[in-house]
Amino acid sequence: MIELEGVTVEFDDVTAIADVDLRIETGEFVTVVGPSGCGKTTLLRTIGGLQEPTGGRVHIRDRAPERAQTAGDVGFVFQRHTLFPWKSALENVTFLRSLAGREPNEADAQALLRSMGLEGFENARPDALSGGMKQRVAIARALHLGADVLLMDEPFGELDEITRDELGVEIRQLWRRERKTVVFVTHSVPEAVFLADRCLVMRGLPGRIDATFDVDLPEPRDEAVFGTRSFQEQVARVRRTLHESYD
Ligand SMILES: Nc1ncnc2c1ncn2[C@@H]1O[C@H](COP(=O)(O)OP(=O)(O)OP(=O)(O)O)[C@@H](O)[C@H]1O
Repeated sequence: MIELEGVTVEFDDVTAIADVDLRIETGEFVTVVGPSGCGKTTLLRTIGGLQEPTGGRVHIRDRAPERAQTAGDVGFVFQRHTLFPWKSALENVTFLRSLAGREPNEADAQALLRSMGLEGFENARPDALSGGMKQRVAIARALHLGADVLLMDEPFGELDEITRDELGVEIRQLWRRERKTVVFVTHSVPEAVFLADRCLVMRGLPGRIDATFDVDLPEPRDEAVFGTRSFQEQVARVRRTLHESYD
């Protein structure tokens, strides 16, 4: 379980997030939407121990996030893939696990790459992969790390819409298999609704959680969901709240 109590992050002249209380259950998929600059990335980095709060407390399963992170229990996937350019896809997947002091398992890494649709690309360097493929490698890497918590910051932000939809379907299926705790930041309201058990709408500045939506969609979620009335209504509801935040 992830718990934030009264978390505030102040930079020199900006309060990026203020007094945020949040509880995320183990195995829950939470998405975060909000206007640009409202503190989404800061919230995610604070949960992951990359940013120290100036007030309040964060716990991941009763531990400080820095400790969870250095133990390899938190995996990050960023908008830019951050793969090592000189390493193959497979080496990129195994390397991070060895950095965390865990024994990499090549067969497991290969199986993950296969499950992400990358069979035959194990030896390819990132330069030879498309944007979507690189993000698939980055996701496989976070999973191979063995992290229970996945923090994803606009991971599909630079991808075309079709790849984005495909990866959304894959991520949700993967989550159903693995039941990781996922916090996923996005600018896309349909993506936020499609992926989530719970969608948080932030408003800034200072950033705070303005509204929470429990998403109700049939499983397994696939492309057919996009055309359903229920999906569209839930997207419209979140959009309305977002627009109200601007007023
Ligand atoms: N390291 C930093 N130093 C100073 N100010 C920062 C730093 N990181 C973030 N900020 C400021 O904190 C505020 C929130 O930024 P943050 O990146 O968390 O927002 P965001 O919602 O993720 O934005 P976007 O959607 O554009 O990525 C912004 O005003 C930003 O300029």
